[in-house]
Amino acid sequence: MRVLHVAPEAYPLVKVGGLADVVGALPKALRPLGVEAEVLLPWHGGLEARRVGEVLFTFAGREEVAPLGERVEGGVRFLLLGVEGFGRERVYGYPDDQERYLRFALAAGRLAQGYDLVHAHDWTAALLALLAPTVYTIHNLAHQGLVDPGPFFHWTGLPWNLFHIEALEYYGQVNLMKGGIVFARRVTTVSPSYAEEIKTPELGMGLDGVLRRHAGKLKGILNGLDLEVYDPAQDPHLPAPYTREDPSGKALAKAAFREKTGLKPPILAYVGRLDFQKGLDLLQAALPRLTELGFSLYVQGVGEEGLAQAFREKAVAHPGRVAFLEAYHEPMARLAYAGAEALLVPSRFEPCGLVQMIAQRYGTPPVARAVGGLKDTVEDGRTGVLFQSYHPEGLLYGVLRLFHLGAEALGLRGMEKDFSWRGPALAYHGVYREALNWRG
Ligand SMILES: Nc1ncnc2c1ncn2[C@@H]1O[C@H](COP(=O)(O)OP(=O)(O)O[C@H]2O[C@H](CO)[C@@H](O)[C@H](O)[C@H]2O)[C@@H](O)[C@H]1O
Repeated sequence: MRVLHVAPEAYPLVKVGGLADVVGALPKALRPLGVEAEVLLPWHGGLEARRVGEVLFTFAGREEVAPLGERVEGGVRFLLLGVEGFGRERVYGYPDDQERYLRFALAAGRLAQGYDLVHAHDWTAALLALLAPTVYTIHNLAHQGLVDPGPFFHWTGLPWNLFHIEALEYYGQVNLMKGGIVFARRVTTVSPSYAEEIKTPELGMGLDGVLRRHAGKLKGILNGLDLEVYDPAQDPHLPAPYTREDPSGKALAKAAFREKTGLKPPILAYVGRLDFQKGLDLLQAALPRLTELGFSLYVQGVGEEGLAQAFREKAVAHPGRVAFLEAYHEPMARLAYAGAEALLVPSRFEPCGLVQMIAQRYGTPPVARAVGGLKDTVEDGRTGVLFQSYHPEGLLYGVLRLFHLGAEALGLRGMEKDFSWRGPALAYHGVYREALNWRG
């Protein structure tokens, strides 16, 4: 079975968040099951690859040619498509994102002809569902890809009769995520709980009706972790290796983390994108009480300017108690997972979440909101703490409860958990088989 994963980012080539982890790890885990999975990405700026050919496709009624690059990492073949509009520094966040990702998807559609199945990830690849047999994965319903219908039908050459409520139309615009859901043979999302939540008006982000209508082909498959990439026994970013059986190296990680951040223990850490989704307003509101109670806070992430500004100010106002690293920095993230006393994940909503799994693998207990994949991966009172209410008091209560239960013991227990991709890869394999036998 030959499957082409189409996505905007994949570890280790280019990473903004958890999507890259998944697209980097799943193809590797599928290989032992006899699935030949390759990954297609846009040729972002700075990515080096061997040129192996070109792809011809039509955009806005004109023939275009895109160079095709190849790179093999960890036994996985990555293909890079150099369509116009890429070759820039960032993956997202440009005013012409819709146009350039549609161009990418149209070219990808051509390349897909050589595969049995496409596995398309999130809105940037959703158009593939209209171009080839596709399994579509929702990593985050918050970004749906809205496009004005005029340019959309001009660029893609698709017929206007798709512009109706059971297909692409969404309040007068084209909604690419909706197209992915409607036209894919199978739809998955990244945890069983999120698969249920998105069918409700509260967390369906306006697509709950569509998801309920297509519920028969929707399945939640929990993400795994690449256990070779995230392994305290062989992580080059830690001062010493450690395991559950011999956790002595963890004390060195704690010491190094305290020294690097200048923070006094116990340190609560947040690592992740600075985004509305992540519940950072709760963290800010709870901060005065947390510092009063003797906790320190380490925040690492990039994203929304308003959130970044607030943490810059807090770090200046509370030296030795609050530290903010406004950077994407792999070594410091690993040190935080290993060296903090607890990891905070106060998300408003969370499709799956990887940071709480990484922390558990590194023996650090999470305090997480009981939502989405957090609920499916943190065992409340055993490997971490889950809190319900989206309120600063909920978070505070969670932190206090963790230390009352014994943060260290819960952390060590978390190291026993199996977050491997083996089970999830089997589940995806089953979904691929269903999609190939599909008679729609
Ligand atoms: N400043 C920084 N420095 C270093 N590393 C950083 C970093 N900021 C983030 N990261 C890394 O990015 C990843 C974040 O992954 P998550 O899954 O927790 O959240 P994200 O919202 O990005 O993913 C979305 O997609 C994934 C994949 O399906 C879902 O799990 C999730 O719920 C959904 O929101 C982790 O590997 C983390 O270490």
